[in-house]
Amino acid sequence: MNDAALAHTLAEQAGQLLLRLRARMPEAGKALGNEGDRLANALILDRLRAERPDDAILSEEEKDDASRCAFARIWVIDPLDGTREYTEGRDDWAVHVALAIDGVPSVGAVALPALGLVLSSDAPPPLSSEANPLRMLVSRTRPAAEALSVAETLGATLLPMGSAGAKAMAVVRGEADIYLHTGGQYEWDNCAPAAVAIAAGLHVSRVDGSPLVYNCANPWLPDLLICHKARAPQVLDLVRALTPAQNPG
Ligand SMILES: Nc1ncnc2c1ncn2[C@@H]1O[C@H](COP(=O)(O)O)[C@@H](OP(=O)(O)O)[C@H]1O
Ligand SMILES: [Mg+2]
Repeated sequence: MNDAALAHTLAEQAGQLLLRLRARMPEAGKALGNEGDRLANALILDRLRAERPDDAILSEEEKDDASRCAFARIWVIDPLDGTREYTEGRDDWAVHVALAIDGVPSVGAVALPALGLVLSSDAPPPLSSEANPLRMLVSRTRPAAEALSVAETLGATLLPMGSAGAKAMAVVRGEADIYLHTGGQYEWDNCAPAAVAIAAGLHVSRVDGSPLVYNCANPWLPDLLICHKARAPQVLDLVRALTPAQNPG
C-alpha cells in the first residue's frame, strides 16, 4: 500500500471506530473524548509502526520524542480533531493522518466520519468558485480577533465551526471560501488539512505568507490561511495591516 492509501485507510478506520464508540456512549462527555482520543490514536499508531517502521511519528496523543527531528519522513497525527464537537454529538470533527517529508506536508488524509467523507491528497475534489459574499470560517469556541476583523473588511459571512480539519475541508469542498486562524494550533491540527488543501490547488500558508513547515523541535504552529490562490494576497495584506509593526530599535 502506498503512503497516500495508507493515510486514507487509517483516517477512515479511526473515524469508523470513533463513530461506533460515540454510538455506545453518546452522553459520556469528557470521558467519551478521552476514550476516543486514546483508541483512535492506538489504532493509527499500531498500524503505522507495523507498516512504516523506519518513519518517525508525531501525534497529539503520544509523548513527543525529540529524536524525530533527525528524520526526513514523519507521520503527523491528530486522532480526533474537534474533540469538544465530537463529545457534543456534532458533525464538525475529524481524523488527521499526514506524512511530512523534509518539512513539507506531502501526503494527507482528513476523515470527516460524521459526514461519511475522507478527503485525501491523492484525489482531492475539483475546486468550485468563491461565493459572493465570501464565506469565512472561524472557530466556534474561540474565533480569532484577526479573522473577525478581516471578515468585516471583506464583508464576508462568518461560518463558526469546530475542528481545524473540518474547517479546512469546508474550503476544499466549496462549502466556504476562507479559513484564517491566528493565536494557537499545533502541527497535528493543520498538517493533514494543509496536505489536502495544497493538493486541491488552494493557497496554504502562515499568515505572514511563509509556508507551513513541519517536524520542528517545537510543534507549535499557531496560524494559517487557506483560501483560493487569487484571494490570498488581499487577505495577507489585511492581516499584515492588523499586525503591529516590529520596532527594530
Ligand atoms: N489558541 C489555541 N491554542 C492551542 N490549540 C488551539 C487553539 N485554537 C485552536 N486550537 C486547536 O485547534 C483545533 C481546532 O480548534 P477550533 O475548533 O477552536 O478551531 C483543536 O484541536 P483538538 O480538538 O484536537 O484539541 C484545538 O485544540
Ligand atoms: Mg486538533
